[in-house]
Amino acid sequence: MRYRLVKENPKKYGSMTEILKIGTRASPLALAQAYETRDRLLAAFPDLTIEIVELTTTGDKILDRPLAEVGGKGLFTKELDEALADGRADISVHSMKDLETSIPSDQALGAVLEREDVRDAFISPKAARLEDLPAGSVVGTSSLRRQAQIKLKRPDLEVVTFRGNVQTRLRKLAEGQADATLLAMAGLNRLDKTDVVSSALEPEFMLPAVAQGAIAITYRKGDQKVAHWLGALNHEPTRIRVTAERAMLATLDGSCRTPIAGLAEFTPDGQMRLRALVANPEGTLCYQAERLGPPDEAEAMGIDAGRELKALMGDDFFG
Ligand SMILES: NCc1[nH]cc(CCC(=O)O)c1CC(=O)O
Repeated sequence: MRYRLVKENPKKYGSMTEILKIGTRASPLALAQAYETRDRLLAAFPDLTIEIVELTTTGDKILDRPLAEVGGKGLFTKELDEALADGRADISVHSMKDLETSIPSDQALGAVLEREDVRDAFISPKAARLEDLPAGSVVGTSSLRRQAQIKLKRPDLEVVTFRGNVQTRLRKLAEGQADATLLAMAGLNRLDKTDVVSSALEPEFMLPAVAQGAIAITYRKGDQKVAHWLGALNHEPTRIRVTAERAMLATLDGSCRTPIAGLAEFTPDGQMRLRALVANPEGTLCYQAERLGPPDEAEAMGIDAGRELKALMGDDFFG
């Protein structure tokens, strides 16, 4: 009976409005990423009706302490996870570098969007490049990965904690709370804020965070319709790269007090090159690993590099 009804009235069935609710943090960068997701969905499925559901997370509320002290990455995802679970949202849009390596068991990764610029930006009214900052200059950052790599290159600089979203950090810099700061190029590009950038730091100089510049979209496991929509948005080369990086991170199993960096890239001949780094926050110890291999072994390469770094670190690395 049901099939016959559809056959007799196919127009009615086909024009049924489908609604997709995008769950996102309410920060300007998260919203920009949610709008990008909406625009890509509408380009692929023009009949879709899309709603954006803004949520405030614990991480957005606590702005006075380094996140590593408060409890790390889950702080930015808990409220989004709950909205997905109870149906207030159908998908969650995240900066992939803020996502824990294991996603909640009731969720699946539906798409990884094409990666933005992976580099960190050096921002300073005092110097064009990090190398040019006078000795004793103060760099504001709350990222242990950036702090460690700054100290490695420039032990003569002072690093102070700088928290808050991109706009807050830029304001603190303008107020003179530091002589320079580092921010992801990806976020500045998405906020159309590249005018503040003094120079971009090449990965050889400052290895980016795992999955920096990539957007991850998760959905309720088993939601076939949503899986189909998200499948059209996935950028497979980006997904493969972050698979290698995140496998490295998961294997290394660092706490949020461990400065870790990782970047996988395709070489011109279609191979994949993974670079990974672990350091201590003081920037007095640093180990690096590199792997070159076929992209279909991305995960194995990441695990392998992670194991090597873990062995190099030893048990008392942070003791
Ligand atoms: N930890 C905050 C965060 N999460 C994602 C980005 C930027 C966008 C990205 O790297 O994908 C930022 C800001 C920054 O590090 O400057």
